[in-house]
Amino acid sequence: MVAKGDVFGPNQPLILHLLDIPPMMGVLEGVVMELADCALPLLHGVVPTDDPAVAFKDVSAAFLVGAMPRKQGMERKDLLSANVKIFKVQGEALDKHAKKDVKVLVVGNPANTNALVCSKYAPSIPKENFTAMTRLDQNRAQAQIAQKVGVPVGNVTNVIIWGNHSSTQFPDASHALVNISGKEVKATEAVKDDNWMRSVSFSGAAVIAARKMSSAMSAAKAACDHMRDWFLGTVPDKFVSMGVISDGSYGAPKDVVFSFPVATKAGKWQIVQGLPVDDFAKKMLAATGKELEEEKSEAMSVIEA
Ligand SMILES: NC(=O)C1=CN([C@@H]2O[C@H](COP(=O)(O)OP(=O)(O)OC[C@H]3O[C@@H](n4cnc5c(N)ncnc54)[C@H](O)[C@@H]3O)[C@@H](O)[C@H]2O)C=CC1
Ligand SMILES: O=C([O-])CC(=O)C(=O)O
Repeated sequence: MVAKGDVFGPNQPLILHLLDIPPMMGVLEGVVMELADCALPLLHGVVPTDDPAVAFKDVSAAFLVGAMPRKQGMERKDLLSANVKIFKVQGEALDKHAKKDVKVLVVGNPANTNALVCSKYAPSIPKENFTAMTRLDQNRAQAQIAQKVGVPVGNVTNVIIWGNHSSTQFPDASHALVNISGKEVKATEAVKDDNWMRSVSFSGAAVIAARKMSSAMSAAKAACDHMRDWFLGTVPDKFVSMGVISDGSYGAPKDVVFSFPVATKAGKWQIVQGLPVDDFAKKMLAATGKELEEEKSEAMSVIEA
């Protein structure tokens, strides 16, 4: 998707740096062969490597997907002790070798806390440049609302995912809009079922139960959506959800990577301010914020142990 122009546009040539661990180098060679066989005009080079220093050398964008996935019955935070050290190493390598304006998307779970750790170990790169992926949750929510209302998924916008990419996240459709026959209406009016709106679960666990593996295709698409919007900008008056460093907006704890509604322009994101938040939403935001603070202190104790 990246190499065929879905992220940086149809006129932007690129070089892909592909990082994996030493036992996977043979498999990675196969990926390199397939990329060549795809005959992608925008792909001007591929650098397969097991060395983070080579992988992150002068990169402008980093998709951090290399991490252990959870199995059925696990919570994403169960991956913390296995994965958090990867993001320390990758943060240090980004700090030393990447461009100072590199934009980083963390996909590996627990994504929010891994993004925070990565940023902590890359002090020469602005904290705003480290983000975590909640776009898959947003896309899942939009798809389910579109199906319920009976419109194409592109007609549903402004769904918000607040907080952690975990079971405490708060998927909030109260500001969502649905375009029905050219007229934009509130999703709550289009669905006309408040209980359904509040009870829909946008979790990856159902996919893991069916596939015995994490979401892959939809996660890749969401990563591309996230980076495209960050690099190329969001549509005016519309917002998307991204895990970003919290400034305390909407009462969220500061200095955790918290998913907010953001609008992007000229390569910068801004938290959309002033949206009304009711008591139910406040309670949900507090719960997911608390979990992120707990994950942060657990991550630091794993790293410092
Ligand atoms: N934020 C989100 O919405 C989503 C997050 N995920 C997460 O993404 C991560 C990857 O999931 P899958 O691709 O399904 O797993 P996978 O097991 O299929 O692939 C992981 C790859 O990362 C590599 N890897 C492991 N340690 C590494 C290291 N230190 N450096 C570089 N590469 C390394 C592995 O060798 C493997 O090739 C998991 O943590 C999963 O939970 C997956 C889907 C959605
Ligand atoms: O559920 C998982 O472990 C993988 C993931 O993050 C998702 O699909 O949202």
